Amino acid sequence: MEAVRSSCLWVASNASHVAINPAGIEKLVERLDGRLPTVKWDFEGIHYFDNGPLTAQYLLVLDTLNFCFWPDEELQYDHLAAGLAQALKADHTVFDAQRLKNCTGMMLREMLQWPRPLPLEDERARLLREVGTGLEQWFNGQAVNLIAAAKGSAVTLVELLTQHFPGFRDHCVYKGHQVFLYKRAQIFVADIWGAFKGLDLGEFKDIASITMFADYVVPAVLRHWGILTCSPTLATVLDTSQELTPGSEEEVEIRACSITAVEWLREYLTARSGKQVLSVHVDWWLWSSGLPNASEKVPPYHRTQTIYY
Ligand SMILES: Nc1nc2c(c(CN[C@H]3C=C[C@H](O)[C@@H]3O)cn2[C@@H]2O[C@H](COP(=O)(O)O)[C@@H](O)[C@H]2O)c(=O)[nH]1
Repeated sequence: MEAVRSSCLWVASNASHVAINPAGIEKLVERLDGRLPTVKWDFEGIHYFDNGPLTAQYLLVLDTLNFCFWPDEELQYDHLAAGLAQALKADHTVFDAQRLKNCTGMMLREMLQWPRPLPLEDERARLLREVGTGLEQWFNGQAVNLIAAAKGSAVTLVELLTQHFPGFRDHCVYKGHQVFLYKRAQIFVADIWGAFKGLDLGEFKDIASITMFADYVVPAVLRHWGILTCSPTLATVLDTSQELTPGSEEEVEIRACSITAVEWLREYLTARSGKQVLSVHVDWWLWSSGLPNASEKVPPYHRTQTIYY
């Protein structure tokens, strides 16, 4: 994750459209009185969990598809998490590698019981086929074997995912520099850690290495708190919900500055509380506070058509 931290810091230091405001970080830490409220994994009560290998298979499928819900105004992450859980409860073989290998867009839509085409539906199905094929080729069809191969290291698990499943290679080139964000790979590690409460399959000695997950909700929350600021031109684009091109300077800066800002926020909170604060926990708190039904009214999130987040 060193490559994520250092490349995102490079973007933040060379950014043209987005800036991190340390005063905003200080203000939020003051407001929280240095104590980050605890947000637990599955605070929504929507995920599948049986304390065994099927949970690992479910979370891998979930995080393979955990991106770009907004083009359908009604579709949200919750529909995906709950829909996949329902499908797995009805049929324990639904996420077998052999079946993933043959998945089509229509099959996925029917599995989620969604009444119209999903955003980027064909890409979603292709990514599931890629995961089915990779699991079969390298891990005897089982996500638990992938996790076991990481030998309790979050960093190794991210490396294994990005090595074996090209769809998880969330990186780009910014002003000539390669930038690593690895949103879905890192969120998978956090989901396994959170679901298994840091024990057994979920035991990662280096969970502190994981950064926040550069999605489209948390950057809007950071903007709401005055932690991220934008150029007037970009602010207008965001406030009028215009799309940003994937890989554009603006898009990369929003994501990379979010990662760096959360690292700084975590350091402030750690210094203030005297206890090690994890970026995963900061992320979950920020994410949950930015959801449409949360108390904070955040500005519109940035819209990019992408398979990464
Ligand atoms: N940074 C960050 N982004 C996250 C999540 C999660 C869910 N994580 C689970 C883990 C613990 C809890 O129990 C959560 O349920 C989804 N997303 C992203 O949000 C966006 C969808 O938003 P909306 O359209 O409003 O549903 C989309 O980019 C999606 O990838 C997270 O934790 N952190």
